[in-house]
Amino acid sequence: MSGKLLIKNGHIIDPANGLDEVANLWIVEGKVAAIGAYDGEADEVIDADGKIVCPGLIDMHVHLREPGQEWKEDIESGSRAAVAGGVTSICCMPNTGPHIDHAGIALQIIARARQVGLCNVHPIGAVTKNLEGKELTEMRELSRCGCVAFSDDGLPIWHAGVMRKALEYASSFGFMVIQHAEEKQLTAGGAINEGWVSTQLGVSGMPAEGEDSMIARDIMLARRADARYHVAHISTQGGVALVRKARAEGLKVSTEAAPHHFALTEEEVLGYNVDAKVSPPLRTEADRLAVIEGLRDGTIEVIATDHAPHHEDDKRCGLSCAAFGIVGLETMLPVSLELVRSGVLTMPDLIAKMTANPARLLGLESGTLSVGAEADVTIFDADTTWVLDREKMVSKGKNTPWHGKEMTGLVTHTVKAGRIVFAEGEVRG
Ligand SMILES: NC(=O)N[C@@H](CC(=O)O)C(=O)O
Ligand SMILES: [Zn+2]
Ligand SMILES: [Zn+2]
Repeated sequence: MSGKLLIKNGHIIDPANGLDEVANLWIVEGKVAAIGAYDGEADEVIDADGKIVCPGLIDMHVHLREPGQEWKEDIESGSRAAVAGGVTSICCMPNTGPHIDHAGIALQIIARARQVGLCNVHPIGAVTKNLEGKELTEMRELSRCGCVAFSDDGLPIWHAGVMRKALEYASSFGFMVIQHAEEKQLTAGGAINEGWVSTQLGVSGMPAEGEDSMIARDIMLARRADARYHVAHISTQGGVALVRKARAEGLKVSTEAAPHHFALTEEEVLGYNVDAKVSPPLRTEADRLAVIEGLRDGTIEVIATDHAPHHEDDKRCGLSCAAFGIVGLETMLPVSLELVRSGVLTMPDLIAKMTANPARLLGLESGTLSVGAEADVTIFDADTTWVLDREKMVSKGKNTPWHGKEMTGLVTHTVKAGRIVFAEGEVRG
C-alpha cells in the first residue's frame, strides 16, 4: 500500500536484529523504513504505547483444508483467522484433497492466497504421492513452485525404506523433511494418550512409544543421509530427549511444539471432551514439562499451532470416532505468553520461536523488522485479559479446548505489507 504508517512508541522486539527497545516504527510503501528517527509525516498513526511491536508471527504448521474440505476451513477463512491471531505467514500442510503432491495444487493455493491477500501462504509439499508412503513426489518441482518444505503430515512417512530415500533425495537439495512421528502399529485404534486417563475412560490409547520409536528411527536415517529432519508437533518426554541428543551430535534435526502440548495434559479429555482430541494426543504432566524444558533450553526452536479445523459433525460423535485436531491460530499468542509469565522464556526468546526461528529453518524472508523488509507487524498487549468465545472466532473450526477460558495477551493490530489487516477486533478486507 502507498503512504506512511507510523507505529508510535511501542516496545519493539525484533529477535532477528536483537532489537528490544521503545521506539517508533515507520512504514513507507509497505516496507519497514526506519526504527526511531524518520523525517516525514505519517498518513496514519497507530498508538502502540504500552504494547509490544514485533515481526508478524509465522505459523509453520497449519491445515487450511482447501482444496477439498472447504466446509472445515478455506484459504480465505484460514487467512482471516491467521491475521486475527497476529499471524502474517503460514505454511499449509499437504493433506488436502487433492493433496499437495504436484505442482498444480501448490500453484493454485499460492494464487488463491494472493487473491485473498491477507497473509503469506507457503505450501508444504507432500513427500509421497497421495500421502500413501510409497512413491516420492517431484520435490524439486514442488520446491520451484513455492513449497518450502516436505511432509506427509496427517500421516507418518511410515515405510523406513521410503523415508530413507526421501531424506537422501531431500538432502541433495537442502530440503527439510517434516515428520508426523507416529508408529501406527503401536497407535492403531487409539484416540487419546495411553495411560491412566485412557484406562479410566475405557478408550483405546496411543502410547508415547509410538512417537518415540519413529523419531529414533528417523534420526538414524537422517544421520546416514546427512539430511534436514524436523519433527512436527513434538509431544513426548522421550521424543524431546532424542532430538536434544541428535542436535548435540550436530545433526540437522529440529522440532516444533504446539501450544496445546505445552499448556494442557491428557486430563483435558476427562469428561470425554472431543475438543481436546488431537494427534499426537495431549500427554502426561511429565511430557508437558519435558516439552517446556525443550523450549527453554532451545531443543525446540519453533512454536507452531498445528491449526486443524474440523466441522462440528466430525467432532460430535464420541471420543473414539471424533476427528483429531485443535484450532490454534487465534490462541497461539495468548497461550504461548504463559511461557514468559512463568519465567520459562524471555519475551524476545518467545517471539523468536514464532518469527526468526521458523523463518531461518524455512528460508523465508519474513520474520524480521529489518529496514527494507516487507512490513509485516504484530502489535499486542501482553497483559490484557479476555475470555475466548468459540462462536466469535474467525476460523470456521470451533474445535478449541479453550472455549470459555480466560486468555491473557491480546493482539490489537496486525499489519501485512504496511496495510492494517486486523484492528479493533475486526479483520479488514
Ligand atoms: N493434528 C491433528 O490432530 N490433525 C491434523 C493432522 C495432523 O497434524 O497430523 C488434521 O489434519 O486434522
Ligand atoms: Zn501431524
Ligand atoms: Zn498437522
